[in-house]
Amino acid sequence: MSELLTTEEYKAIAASLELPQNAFIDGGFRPAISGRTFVTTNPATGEALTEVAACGAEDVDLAVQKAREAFEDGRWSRLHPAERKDVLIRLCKLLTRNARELAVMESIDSGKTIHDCETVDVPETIHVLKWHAELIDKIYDQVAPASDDHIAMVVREPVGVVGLVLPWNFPLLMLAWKIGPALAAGCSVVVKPAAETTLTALRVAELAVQAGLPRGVLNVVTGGGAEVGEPLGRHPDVDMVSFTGSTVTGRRFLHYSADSNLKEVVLELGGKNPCIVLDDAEDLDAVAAHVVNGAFWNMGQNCSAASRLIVHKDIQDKLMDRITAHAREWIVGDPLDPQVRVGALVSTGHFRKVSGYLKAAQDETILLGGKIVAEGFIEPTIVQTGAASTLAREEIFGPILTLVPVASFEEAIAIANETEYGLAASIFTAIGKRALRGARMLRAGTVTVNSFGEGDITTPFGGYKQSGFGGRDNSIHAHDQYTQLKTIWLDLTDHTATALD
Ligand SMILES: NC(=O)C1=CN([C@@H]2O[C@H](COP(=O)(O)OP(=O)(O)OC[C@H]3O[C@@H](n4cnc5c(N)ncnc54)[C@H](O)[C@@H]3O)[C@@H](O)[C@H]2O)C=CC1
Ligand code: BAL
Repeated sequence: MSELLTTEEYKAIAASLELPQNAFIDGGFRPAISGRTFVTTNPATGEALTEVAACGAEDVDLAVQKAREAFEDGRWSRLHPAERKDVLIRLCKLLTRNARELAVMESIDSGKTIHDCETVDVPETIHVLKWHAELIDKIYDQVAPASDDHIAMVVREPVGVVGLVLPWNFPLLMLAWKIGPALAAGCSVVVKPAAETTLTALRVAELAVQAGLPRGVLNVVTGGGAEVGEPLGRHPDVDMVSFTGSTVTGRRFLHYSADSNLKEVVLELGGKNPCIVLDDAEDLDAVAAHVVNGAFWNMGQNCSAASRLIVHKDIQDKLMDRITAHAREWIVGDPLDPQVRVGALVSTGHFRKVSGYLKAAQDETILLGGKIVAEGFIEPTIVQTGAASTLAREEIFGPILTLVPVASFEEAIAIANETEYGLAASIFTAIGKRALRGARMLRAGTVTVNSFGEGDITTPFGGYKQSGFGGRDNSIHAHDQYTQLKTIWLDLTDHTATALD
């Protein structure tokens, strides 16, 4: 990625962007069959960006039909894996060529900072797609033990037509997490982006066809959850759905599946992720940097955000001093200003929801921030509260971190696990035995020690308890979501052998 530009330069790019408006079905843009549209706005300014096709069940039917045709005639599903790899690598090159345009489009559509879009979202998107593309011609099938005249093959086949239902917090990156392994495996996909953030998925679909992806393999159907997400979840010809979003909506997909064709469902859901800092933690300044990044990156709109700080009472004050110093660097403001680290919340509705939690925080002890900066913008906030309070239990999905002091390692772990969620957790300690014991005891899909993070493309990502179901994103395990195992048993007994003997 080249140097970041100035705010004025980013604004000029934003003004010159050609924003996609229509759904992308069977290799081209199409308006909704009903002709209906909805307005998509820039959450940082409240200004309308463009009108986007408000699709419905009839558009989902069409997209699934085209995806099915593509899957069955093998134009993608039966290509040699190396040929699929070549197309996906060409897509990565096109994305790289259009990286700046995509970063600006992502920022104005979502309120995310241009800093993050340029340095994380777009480069990570390309990295993820490339990783899955590179993987696909390096996976071998298996041969099971059998007698000399039999071959028992265990092969992986693409699962078929898959629905990919996306959240708004990482529109490009979540698209890549799902289309990367799905397309590499040979599936045809129908993507349903969040209505708040539709633009970059449409642009990626357009670039994918330019890269040589056959028509019908990647479709993007735009619109609301009830209008597009539900028909996709209930569709009898969709073989599998991979969903990232809230636990409430994820639960619905299990009903959709049970009520329709028992399609496979993979859910990556919410989190209320503990970040434990023990009294033996070393380098509190580095710990503070991790805490601030974990809690406030992407305005806290991150399923794996460090949203519950559980800190030993003996070091609470020292840690808070350092956190306060680091938080000063997290400037709140115009997302197109490259110095800004805290942009706008994704929508007015979400801003109101987070503001409600901020109001509740006023009844507790606010240790940092606590204010609304402007409509859509909330300053990084830390509130000391009891472990059982609403603020410490519910997923806020905003820049509000709760702090709960504890007196021991055991108490920290117990409080950390007192949640219906189990997505991510972190623990800061200099004592190796505590680190390993803590990592084992924490009921979460990813535990980081002495850092905040969610691993990388090489490690599986998904949740324990009500944070996940059915599979993992990222790593070679993501490939499992989009493939199914087939046993091919060959009886090659030579029945003429007796005659020859
Ligand atoms: N785990 C995560 O990464 C995310 C968690 N969330 C959490 O969810 C809360 C609510 O945000 P939402 O945007 O409402 O999340 P959501 O889970 O409702 O939305 C995610 C996706 O599901 C679709 N959807 C919504 N209702 C649907 C339905 N009835 N049937 C089928 N699809 C449907 C949406 O259009 C979107 O594409 C947030 O405040 C946050 O706490 C939101 C986004 C991402
Ligand atoms: N942090 C990646 C997954 C998510 O927030 O939805």
